[in-house]
Amino acid sequence: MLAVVLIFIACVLYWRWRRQRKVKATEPPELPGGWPIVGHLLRLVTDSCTLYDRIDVGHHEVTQMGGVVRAHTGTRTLYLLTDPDDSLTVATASMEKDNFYNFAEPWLGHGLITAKYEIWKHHRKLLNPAFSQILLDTFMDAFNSQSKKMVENLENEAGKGFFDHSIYTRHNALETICMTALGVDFTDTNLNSKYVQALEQVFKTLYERLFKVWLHSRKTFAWSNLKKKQDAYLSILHNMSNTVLQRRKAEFNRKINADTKGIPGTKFKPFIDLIFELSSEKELFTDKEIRDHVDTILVAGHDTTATVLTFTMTLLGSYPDVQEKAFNEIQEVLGGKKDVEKADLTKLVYLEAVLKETMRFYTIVPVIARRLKEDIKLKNYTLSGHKTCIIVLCGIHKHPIWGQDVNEFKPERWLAPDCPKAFSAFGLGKRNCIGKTYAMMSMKTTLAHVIRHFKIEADHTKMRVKIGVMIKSETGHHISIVTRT
Ligand code: HEM
Repeated sequence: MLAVVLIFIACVLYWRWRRQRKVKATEPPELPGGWPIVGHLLRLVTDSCTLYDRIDVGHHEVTQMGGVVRAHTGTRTLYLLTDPDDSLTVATASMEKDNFYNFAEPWLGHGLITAKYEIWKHHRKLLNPAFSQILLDTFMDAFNSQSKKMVENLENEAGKGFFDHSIYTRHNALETICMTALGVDFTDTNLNSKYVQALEQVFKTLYERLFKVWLHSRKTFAWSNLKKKQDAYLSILHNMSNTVLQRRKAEFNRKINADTKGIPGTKFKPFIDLIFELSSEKELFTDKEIRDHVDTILVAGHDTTATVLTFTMTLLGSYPDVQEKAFNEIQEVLGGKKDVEKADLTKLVYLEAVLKETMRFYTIVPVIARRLKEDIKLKNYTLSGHKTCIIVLCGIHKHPIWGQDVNEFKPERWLAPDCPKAFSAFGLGKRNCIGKTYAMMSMKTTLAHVIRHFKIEADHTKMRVKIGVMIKSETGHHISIVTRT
């Protein structure tokens, strides 16, 4: 027994000595609490609510250590960053996603989120025009009609006490993205619900794999029950994207919109048509690549905006003074008009501040990861190439640069001339969110309609937040609403 203990101690000492010997003087400091062999992994292995709490504490620790630290999982070195300037330096210099994103490859293939740098560079350039302001402006009718539909549906809950409004925001956002970006009317609630449920399960399998290090290898994963489970849910998601694609392609081929007028009864040309055009005229996308982009846009274009809207409504209900200010601004800008016009969006300055503050307060994509191709020099350290860099977006949003009131929900900060320029909810650098303007336009329109019609009550302190690929509420987002008279 003694021999086993001695051998174990010797192994630990050898391991520490080897690691320390390898570290260059310019490397950032090591995060405390690492264990031999497993490194800092044990700090992350817990349930998804506790993990959110730990990350919420952990990012302060990183900031206190200078905003850049080194951590380990097994033989792998990870850099963790919360310093806003250094994070931007890394995101700008390194546009290659980390291998962690490969876990989503069976689902999203080479869509923009998961694509390797060489494919991404080419495809992003081709797809950027689909998200131009001129095209997005044509979506205003759809944003308005979808917002009015949401108000109509929410009316059923008015005056009836607390309910989970995330169900409404998710279904509505999924319909909106199908309509605007993919040009398909997807109001079939049965299919819509099936997709939302399967998506939740796929997120769970991705999250589970992340913490089961023995399933990181493709080979071990291939034999696991987790893969079988994932495949079953993926077939539901792919079935949906195939359905969307077939419906739209049939319309495209029938030349219904040959004069680029978009789907009948609407004035816009959906994003998918640009892809069809590029693939039929110039053969720039294969069928598989088109499916990958559809899958990516379907998820990235609805789950994000729905989650932000859900958190925003909860916060508005928790801060009645903020809600009243937003309501007054909406009344002033819209007057007696039924719909929000594109020119109104720029005038809804306080509403924009509310949205940005919500995304700072609850950063729904809390971290992003990059693979460093080469050494990167930061303000105080040099990161070594071929390592993983985790940019902690929620840490950037709670950095002391925001001031003493960093932990308060205060939309007014966005109206101050000295407001820090470190807003990172849509990612950083050139590989940031392609849908950020779409997201702001659709969320502002929805909120303008909702706040105008209902007074919301909520208590965000009762909400337990969990972390998955995105953050969500574990306990449901409960609000109550009454119709304004
Ligand atoms: C409030 C809503 C949204 C938030 C907070 C958000 C956040 C983000 C973040 C943080 C990234 C970077 C991910 C990374 O670096 O790993 C990203 C990328 C992306 N987002 Fe969004 N997003 C939102 C809405 C949307 C919408 C509406 C769409 C599409 C219509 C969209 C499509 C994408 C795509 C395709 C990428 C990958 C971009 C690339 O790598 O070139 N997002 N988003």
